[in-house]
Amino acid sequence: MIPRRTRVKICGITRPSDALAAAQAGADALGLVFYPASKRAVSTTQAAVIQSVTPVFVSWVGLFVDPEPEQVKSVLNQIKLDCLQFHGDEDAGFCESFGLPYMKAIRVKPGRDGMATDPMPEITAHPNASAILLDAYDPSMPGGTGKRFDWRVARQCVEASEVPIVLAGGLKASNVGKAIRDVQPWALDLSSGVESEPGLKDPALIDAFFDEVNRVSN
Ligand SMILES: O=C(O)c1ccccc1N[C@@H]1O[C@H](COP(=O)(O)O)[C@@H](O)[C@H]1O
Repeated sequence: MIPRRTRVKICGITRPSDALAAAQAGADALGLVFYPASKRAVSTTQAAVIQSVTPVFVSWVGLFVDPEPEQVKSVLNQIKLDCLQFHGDEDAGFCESFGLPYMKAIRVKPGRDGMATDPMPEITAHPNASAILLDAYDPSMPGGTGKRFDWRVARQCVEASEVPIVLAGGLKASNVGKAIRDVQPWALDLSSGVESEPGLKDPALIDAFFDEVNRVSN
């Protein structure tokens, strides 16, 4: 499925002003990180304040990394989320157990021969996912690292997968045009590429990113 306009999720929102800047620029979805080790982690209290200032028609995605079920349920009891993003080693049964649409992140590992490993077996293990997110593998952190992976692998997954593919990992204004042209993903997800420092978005970088997405998509 080739989108006429590539959707964009901005992840790791920690401040109301950043949510507003992303919504004004045209973000389709905003991500709230509920992974305590991340510099972008928010409490449900912070998340509720951020959501309260954001205009309608922006989807909310809650990001978790190998959470206990109780953590996810507790967040869902306190704030409204449209989609769950699982960025660890969660299996399909776990991801489906909350009754919400979910996006499964798969981190593309470099293989021994220098070629990236094939994510398709992991993708097909999540046939009921609403989307599969492909991100770079970094042994030190499960995501939000600003690192890229081999986009040729992402293109192969877009062609082979029945589930929409979201491209992530090191996206920024200077490379998003090539990402859209080469990979043709359903959507893009990014955090570091629109930040002045981890957790703090920069409205000028957000605008530059969307300018480029709009230029290439139209
Ligand atoms: O943003 C984080 O801090 C984070 C922490 C743990 C797992 C995933 C995280 N973010 C996701 O990582 C990718 C790529 O981010 P980046 O653009 O390379 O910084 C993205 O999908 C974020 O949702």
